[in-house]
Amino acid sequence: MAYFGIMRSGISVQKLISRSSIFSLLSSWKIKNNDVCLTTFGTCSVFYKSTVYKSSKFYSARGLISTFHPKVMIMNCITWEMPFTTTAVDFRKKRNGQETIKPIDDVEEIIDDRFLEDPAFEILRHDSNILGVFGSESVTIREVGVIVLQPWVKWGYNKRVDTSGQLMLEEAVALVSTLPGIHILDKEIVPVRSLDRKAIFGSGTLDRLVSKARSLKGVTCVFISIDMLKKSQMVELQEQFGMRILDRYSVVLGIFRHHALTKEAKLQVALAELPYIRKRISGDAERLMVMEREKRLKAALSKLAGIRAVIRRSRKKSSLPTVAVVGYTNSGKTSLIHSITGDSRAEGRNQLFATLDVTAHGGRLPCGLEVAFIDTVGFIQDIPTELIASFKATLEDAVYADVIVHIRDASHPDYDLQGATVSQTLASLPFPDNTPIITAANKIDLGLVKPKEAFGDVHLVSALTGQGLNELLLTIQTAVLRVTGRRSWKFTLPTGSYQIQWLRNAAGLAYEEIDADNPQTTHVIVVLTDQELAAFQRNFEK
Ligand SMILES: Nc1nc2c(ncn2[C@@H]2O[C@H](COP(=O)(O)OP(=O)(O)OP(=O)(O)O)[C@@H](O)[C@H]2O)c(=O)[nH]1
Ligand SMILES: [Mg+2]
Repeated sequence: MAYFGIMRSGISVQKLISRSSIFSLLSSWKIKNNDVCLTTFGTCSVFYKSTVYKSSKFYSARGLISTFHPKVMIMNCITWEMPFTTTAVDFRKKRNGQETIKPIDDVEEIIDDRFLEDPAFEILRHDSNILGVFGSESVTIREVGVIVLQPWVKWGYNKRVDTSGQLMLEEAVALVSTLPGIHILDKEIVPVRSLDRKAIFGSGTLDRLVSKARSLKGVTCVFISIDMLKKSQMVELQEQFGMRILDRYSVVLGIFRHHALTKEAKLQVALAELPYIRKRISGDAERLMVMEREKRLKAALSKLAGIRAVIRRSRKKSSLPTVAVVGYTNSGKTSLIHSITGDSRAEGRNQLFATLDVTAHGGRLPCGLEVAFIDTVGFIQDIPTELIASFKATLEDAVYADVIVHIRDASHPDYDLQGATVSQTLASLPFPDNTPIITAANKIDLGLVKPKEAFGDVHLVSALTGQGLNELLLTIQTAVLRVTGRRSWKFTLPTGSYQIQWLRNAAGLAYEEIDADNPQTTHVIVVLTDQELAAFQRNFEK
């Protein structure tokens, strides 16, 4: 199967005027049966927007390609109302006669993921204390009564000075609360000497905790909020408490599993749990099972990564600028995108790791330029790097963005630590050095955690009230224009002319006003790449 080229939307409207010109373009692609074609537009709606031409003159790329090449698969790859994994339509049926078109809901259909629900593997997962199961009805986690214990090193090298036991405990509680069916029956900060010893808790403390867990009605498991317990620690604690022991890794995995919607997210979560399971098994047969699963998962993910790369290239080719929004979990990334774009798919939720799928949302900068805002998975402290590593494939969309916006929670007592966690994670990703990173401190309507001056040159915004968003957008705009080599141009053109229409279609108008003294002319300001400017001049300047 081969992938074929991208047709540009908007400014190519002119080129699409004739059916024969598209046909010759398609012929030059030498498309074969079952090839995949990517288009930037899939429906006629793009063309109907044009008021200059009547809709009957225009044909959708999908319609045309399918007419001439009935057996190719066509994907709408970058229509910005959709996530990157978007609709595909399979035109496998015969061309003549009463052929029917079989829609495939998603390009992910290409991936066969039935192996994910392997009952034998389910046992390994259960034995490793990973919460939740994928599957039709089995996503819900059984009702669980839990005690949250936040170990806190009292002194010495391992004592943390960047946060407090109380804040850590609150985050731990927020983490488990995100899981459905979990009831927190007790919580406590437990002073410890070190996290590395086989016995994390001293014997007196352990006896007290065990008798508390046993005496409280309904407690079925204990969440020890450290990144990952060693196997020996886990076995020891499980024996003492006589119940399931969870750590941050297993809880975050449970949340990921619960929130994973797309096949890609599910595959990534399945990959993320393997290092955890591997550290908890001992038999050769089990190791082999994990190895085989890892191979299949990686193969499936790399297939999807290939599609993503094509989509990304197409976005670059279509010169639609991208702005990736990254940040600590629950900082307001999704809400901010919702405020800026009005896209109702980007609805914030008061949950950690609410967003697991990288999605694109179309919005406009003040200059009228359309950009795709990319929502990403949040970061969190104290989870093993293996867990984040499995999401790097999705984060690649952020890596290739033109501009990064780092959203922080200005009202959170751990503001500095959260920022540092995100910066560290970003540093581990292969960003090009020159990608601008713009920082915005969100939720200022809830009050600032430190004096305003202490925030430095960070934008202070509120996704909820809209405060500061205009200034933030202007900064984003400056960065986008610089990085993508666009400039603002002012034209004075005949009112209602095709030139104005052309510019509107090509890039959107930042400003348009009919001259008060001479209503025959209109002043417009528009942002163009050099290529767009050249195309405009070719078309209209004699
Ligand atoms: N008061 C206030 N609440 C906000 C603001 N922005 C977001 N929130 C709330 O913060 C919570 C988290 O918002 P999200 O937009 O889901 O955060 P996120 O960064 O996308 O979170 P994850 O996807 O889980 O990483 C939601 O309850 C939002 O309503 C804001 O400016 N002010
Ligand atoms: Mg989100």
